[in-house]
Amino acid sequence: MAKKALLVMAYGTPYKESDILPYYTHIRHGRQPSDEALQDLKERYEAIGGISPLADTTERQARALLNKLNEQSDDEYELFIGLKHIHPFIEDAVADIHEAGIKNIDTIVLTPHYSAFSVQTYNDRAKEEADKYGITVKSVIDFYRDENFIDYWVEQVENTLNKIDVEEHKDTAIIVSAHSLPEKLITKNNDPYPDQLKETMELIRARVNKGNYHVGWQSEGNTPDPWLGPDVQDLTEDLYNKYKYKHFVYLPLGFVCEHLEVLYDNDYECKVVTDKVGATYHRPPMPNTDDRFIQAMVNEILKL
Ligand SMILES: CC1=C(CCC(=O)O)c2cc3nc(cc4[nH]c(cc5[nH]c(cc1n2)c(C)c5CCC(=O)O)c(CCC(=O)O)c4C)C(CCC(=O)O)=C3C
Ligand SMILES: [Fe+2]
Repeated sequence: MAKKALLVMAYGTPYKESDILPYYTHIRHGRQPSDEALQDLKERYEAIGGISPLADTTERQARALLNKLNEQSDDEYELFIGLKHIHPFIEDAVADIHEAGIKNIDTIVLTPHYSAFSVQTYNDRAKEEADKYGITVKSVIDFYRDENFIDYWVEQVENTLNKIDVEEHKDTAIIVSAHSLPEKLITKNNDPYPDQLKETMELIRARVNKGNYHVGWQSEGNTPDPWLGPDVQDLTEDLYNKYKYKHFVYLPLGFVCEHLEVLYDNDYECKVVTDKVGATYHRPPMPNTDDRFIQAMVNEILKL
């Protein structure tokens, strides 16, 4: 039985209001945001209750993952959390692993789809730091295909459709989405990210072929270059104009818990549009610490 480190990596979120500026600056590669952009972000956090539930949820997801993994693995894992944009940073976690005298790390990023921009940058940061200490790193690349993960979302679609009159299923849009990325990042790397989202949608649709599925992208940044679209808000409006859907069901499949993008960009911004056109807004609960979601990640770690 070998001792291993489980390094759970996630985006990170401000712990308190005064963290917002350094956090946002870190996201912008060290360039401070304008006062206006900072104010805008502060107001979005304000609108979801001051700070995001993300820090707490990441911690709970990581603990649930550790426990399930230790039940099912022959190795004994110790948990470390490493964040992309706030402490404990990925590098801090790897340094702690070194301090603990552990020589092997298995890593996973709390997002189901791979992209060079997201998952690969996390993995590279972990590897680069681990190399300094001669620590071996193995990384999960993605986990959206796992049947447990699909099971979770199939159940959410079924539960949501059960609340909608059967007659109106034909008037229901099911919008699957993930975080948008600049188009050039995707084409340059021939990145599988958009296809992985579509594949996730097809895996769900193969199990619940009701309603009308559409792919959207959300939460794009305000930079001049084009981002993957259609944006979920515009898509909602266009779909309403075309099909007069009565119900809109949002499945932000690229995310794993309720945080700013889901609570604000879906629950507030998309709802502004559904309210405007007089359609009903639905957004089932995110995976959080659901057993099937955690099992999907365990399965990928056990395959490393
Ligand atoms: C792919 C992706 C994921 C999913 C994968 C993963 O999880 O890694 C993700 C998750 C998240 N993004 C988050 C927050 C933010 N992301 C921003 C900005 C950006 N995100 C980007 C991409 C992604 N982001 C990009 C290309 C930018 C533009 C700047 C740049 O090129 O880097 C900004 C700046 C302001 C704004 O644009 O809103 C904020 C505040 C939070 C925390 C929410 C909370 O606190 O509850 C989470 C989970
Ligand atoms: Fe982001």
